Amino acid sequence: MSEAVIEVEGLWKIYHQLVAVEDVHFTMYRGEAFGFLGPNGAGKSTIVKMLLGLVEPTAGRIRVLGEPVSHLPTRRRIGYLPELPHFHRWLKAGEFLQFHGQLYGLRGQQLRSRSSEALELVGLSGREKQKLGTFSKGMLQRIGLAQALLNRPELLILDELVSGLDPVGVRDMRELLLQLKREGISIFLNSHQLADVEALCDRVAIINQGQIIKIGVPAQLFVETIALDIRVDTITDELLERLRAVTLAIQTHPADPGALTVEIEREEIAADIAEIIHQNGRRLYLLAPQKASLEHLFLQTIDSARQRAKTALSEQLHV
Ligand SMILES: Nc1ncnc2c1ncn2[C@@H]1O[C@H](COP(=O)(O)OP(=O)(O)OP(=O)(O)O)[C@@H](O)[C@H]1O
Repeated sequence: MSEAVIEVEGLWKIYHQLVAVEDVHFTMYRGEAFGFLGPNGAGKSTIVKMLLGLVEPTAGRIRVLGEPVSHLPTRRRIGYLPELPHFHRWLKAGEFLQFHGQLYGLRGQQLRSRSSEALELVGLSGREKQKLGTFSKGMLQRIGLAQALLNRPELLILDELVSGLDPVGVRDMRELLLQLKREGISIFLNSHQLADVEALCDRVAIINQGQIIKIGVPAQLFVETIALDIRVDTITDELLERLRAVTLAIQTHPADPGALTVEIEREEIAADIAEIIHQNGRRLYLLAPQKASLEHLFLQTIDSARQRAKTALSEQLHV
């Protein structure tokens, strides 16, 4: 298996009473374009900020490029384009890159050549002397990306890259990212647009209400699967771990602590699930198939009362 560039285990973020990120696990490999797909408020930006060391996790373990996020030399190998970057509109494009290059520790000739290289990559060569205040949205996205490429990153982290672009701008930006991927850069992309992740990503994690509800290749994300409602006496970490091995997706229901919804590929796996629950010493009260596909499950979860459920869970945790 190829080298992991991001490893996340048991990651939680609780803001006061609000559970923004709940027990997230995933691994992204070198050379991959990996997407987080979820609605507004799902917890995507919070996870990105934890990957970058900008937000402290409440619990969990993160390694980026093999190191903890506190490791500064490793942070220099990452490029980051935030969701709503605030550009210095009075700066010329060249000055903007000089400023950010200096923050990366670049100086002199090296900084000048990296700036030209980044401008060329994003198709803005010759615009060095133009003020950012006169840039279109598409050009601002590009200069933001140039800033993220100044340090020739191994890992590029993009939070909602294509917001505010017209269809041509979206297509150009996707093509640019595919080119960067071909050049060997690993790309982590947050998005609430299915089309973005489908066009760019090798694998996608669907996230809702702070939980990853499925990870897979985009083409298989919404194929018809079997959803099962399960009820047991107590859900333990060990039980969840064992169920992860046989299911495509697991969702807990914070407002209903004994309940789980899982996605399975084939009917026979329901029998395996019952066996795992018994082997774990848990009592099984309900194991019932839903008619819904994963997409339906996803939309259902989006519609559910997110804040109420999260508040209930955080009260149980006494955090
Ligand atoms: N600093 C903070 N303090 C309190 N709550 C926060 C803070 N940052 C984020 N949240 C909350 O955490 C939840 C997840 O927010 P987050 O920004 O991570 O979602 P997102 O998936 O990135 O959404 P979007 O697509 O709208 O950017 C939201 O309910 C948000 O209000």
